[in-house]
Order: sequence, then C-alpha cells, then structure tokens
Amino acid sequence: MLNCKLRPVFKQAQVLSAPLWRHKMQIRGCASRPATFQLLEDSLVLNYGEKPMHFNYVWLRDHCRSAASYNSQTHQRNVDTGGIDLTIRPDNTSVQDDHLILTWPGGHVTKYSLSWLAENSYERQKQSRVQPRILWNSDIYKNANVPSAKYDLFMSSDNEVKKFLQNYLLYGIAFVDEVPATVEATEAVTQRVSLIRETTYGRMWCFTSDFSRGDSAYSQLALDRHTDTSYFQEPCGIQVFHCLKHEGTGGRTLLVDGFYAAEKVRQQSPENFDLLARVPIRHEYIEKSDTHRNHMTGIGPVLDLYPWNKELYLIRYNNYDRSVINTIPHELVQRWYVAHRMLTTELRRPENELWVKLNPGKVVFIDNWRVMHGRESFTGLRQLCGCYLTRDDVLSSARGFGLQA
Ligand SMILES: C[N+](C)(C)CCCC[C@H](N)C(=O)O
Ligand SMILES: O=C(O)CCC(=O)C(=O)O
Ligand SMILES: [Fe+2]
Repeated sequence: MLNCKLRPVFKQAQVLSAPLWRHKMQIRGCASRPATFQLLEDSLVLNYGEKPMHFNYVWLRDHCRSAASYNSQTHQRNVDTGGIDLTIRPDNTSVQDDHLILTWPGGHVTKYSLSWLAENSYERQKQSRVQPRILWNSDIYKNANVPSAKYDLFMSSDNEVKKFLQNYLLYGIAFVDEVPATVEATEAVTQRVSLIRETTYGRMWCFTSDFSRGDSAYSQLALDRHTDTSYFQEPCGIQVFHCLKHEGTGGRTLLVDGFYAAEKVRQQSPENFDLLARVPIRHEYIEKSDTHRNHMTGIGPVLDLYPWNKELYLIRYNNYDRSVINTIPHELVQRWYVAHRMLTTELRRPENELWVKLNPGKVVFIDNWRVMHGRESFTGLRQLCGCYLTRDDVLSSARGFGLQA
C-alpha cells in the first residue's frame, strides 16, 4: 500500500502528451495525501501516490459504483456499456475528501474514492503479481519444511484448509497425510477445496498398469516430467494423486517446479523465453479402442503469460502428448527447438527434482499449470487413485479465506 508519509513528486508535464487543456488542483487535508488531476482529451490523469494513473472517460463512466450504475449486492454492473457515448467527458470534475467526483452530461454524478482508483488502476495492476509464489528447487522446498495437513484436522477445521491452500498457492504442491487409503476418503479430501473435474478418465479415477487405456500412464514404465491434459484447450488446473497400494519396487513420484525452470530461461535468454511464450503448439490425445474413442487437441504456447505484466501463469510441457508441429513458420522452428531445449535442460537439472514416494495415506495436490510430475518405473501391483479439480473453484475457495489468488 502507498504510504501517507511519502510525498509524491509531480512530474506529469514530461510524461504526458500535450493535453488539450489542463486543470490542476491540489488537496492537502490532514489525513489525505495530496492529489492532483489533469484532464486530457480522452482521459483523466490522477497524481496520487508515486506514479500518475490514467483513467479513460468511458472507463470512468463504465465503472461508476453509484446505485444506479452498479448493484453492490450482486456485485454486477447495471450500466449498459453499449449505451455510453464513446466521446463522453465529464462536465465537471473535482477532488474532495479523498474522492474524485465527476458530473457527466445529463447530470449523473460518479464518486470514486482515490484509494479505489489507485487499487484498480492499470498502473497498479501492471506492477503487481496476480499470484505471489515461492519458486523452488529441491533444496528450497525441503528447507522450507512446509507442513503437510493431517486428515482429521483437515476435514474438521477450516483454518487447516486455509493453511493448506496458502501452501498450495505458494509452492504449487501440497500434501494431506493420514488419509484412509480409499477412493471415498480421497474424494472427501478434495471436496474440502474444490469441485472435481470429470474427464474421459472418469470423475474419481483409479488406475494401475493394466493398459486399460491407450496411454503410457497405464503401464509400469518410467514417465518423464510433464503436465497432464496439455491436449485440452484449458488443461486441468489441479491433479490429485493417492497411491492406495504398492506391492513392489520403484514407482517414486517426481515433482519439478516448471516456473522455477522457466524463470531461469527468462534470466538467461529473454528471447528464448519470449519464443516459448509466443509460439503456439498443439498437443493431442488419440485413443481408438473397443471401449474408448477420443481425439482431443489443444493449442497454446509452452508458456502462457498475462499480457499486461508478463507474469507466467501456465506451462504446457508434455513430450509424449505434443503433436505434429506445424504452427511454427520454418524460420522459427530451429530457434523454437533451441528455446525448448534450454527449458528442458533447466527442468532436468537434478537439483530441481523433488522425489517422493507416495505411500498409502499421503494425498498430493499438484498445480498442473505449474508443477510437473513424473514417475520412476516400478514392479508389482501399484494402484493410484485421484482426480482433476477445477482451478476456478480452488482459487475461489482460497479467495474465500482472504488469500491472494
Ligand atoms: C491421471 N490419469 C491416469 C487418469 C490420466 C493420465 C493421462 C495421461 C496423459 N498422457 C496426460 O498427460 O494427460
Ligand atoms: O503413475 C504415476 O505416478 C503418475 C502417472 C501420470 O503421470 C498420470 O497418471 O498422470
Ligand atoms: Fe501425468
């Protein structure tokens, strides 16, 4: 938050393109910070805090929070945006008691608190992260000693769920221990935080190395680090695993923070990072058997970034399911492979690998938009159950607890 004691420096003259006309007004109340504004052709510039903020007039009318314009019970807009004159400008503008007051042609009055405007400005959004995270390699994660939730408390205490979600948001993985080794208990655990996302694999799924589906997951083979359902237009947000039984050797789970690796690429080569973020590729899942017919494709870049602040929010990385590359013009293909190799090199550094044996009782939640999973080959009977969760509902639960998500 901006601090009252910090007096902002007013340098707007250099930053602004020549205004048609100017109106400056400075308010110095006891509790208020000084605020000045200028009226440009299509926007108002507010100096309140460190950097000038620009508010377009149509935007200001569109975001009016008066009872006529906005239903604060339902948090929904009443204003018909399609009916706002695109050349609208306020007839009168003033700052009083930490509020910006605009009178529009026709007499409608809009009153914004300056802190609301600052909070909701593009300039603020551009500087801030949507999701605070702690990026990790194996040592960072282990040294953080992140506690696992315990089943009993997790099922009865909302505060326990809150702590769990906080860890999940920060690290992209979180564990619940002492869960009864049943599908029902696993399902009950997931329902403390979200809704299950049903897919072609089922709602709650239980699988073993029986080749019941046309996918290498249903074998005893090792699986390299990857994200799941990269062939969905929106890959599943969260994956939950619970190993109900393993009578044999091997089968440890590999976890790698894809964002840690991607940020290493960003530091070493912004060009490679940019290429991975810009070039769309396709993933696919084709299954043709007597019992299952599926053909899914999803198209998107390896790295998805928020356009306004370049924050990474999703990684698609699955060498098994990556489909024919025909979305990259020939002059970029070689460069794309070089960039992809740099990411692969980072993802494969042994120090970035977190290996865990999922024994019965331990349920892991994995952010499938961030953290890659894989497994070691194994022998014997190994039964895993789990599900995918809808990301929107996990984040909604987190926000319900007041967490930033
Ligand atoms: C988890 N479960 C066994 C149900 C499905 C596995 C899907 C595997 C697929 N290759 C992918 O990466 O999406
Ligand atoms: O068997 C495992 O541990 C995980 C396999 C896998 O990658 C998956 O089911 O998505
Ligand atoms: Fe997988």
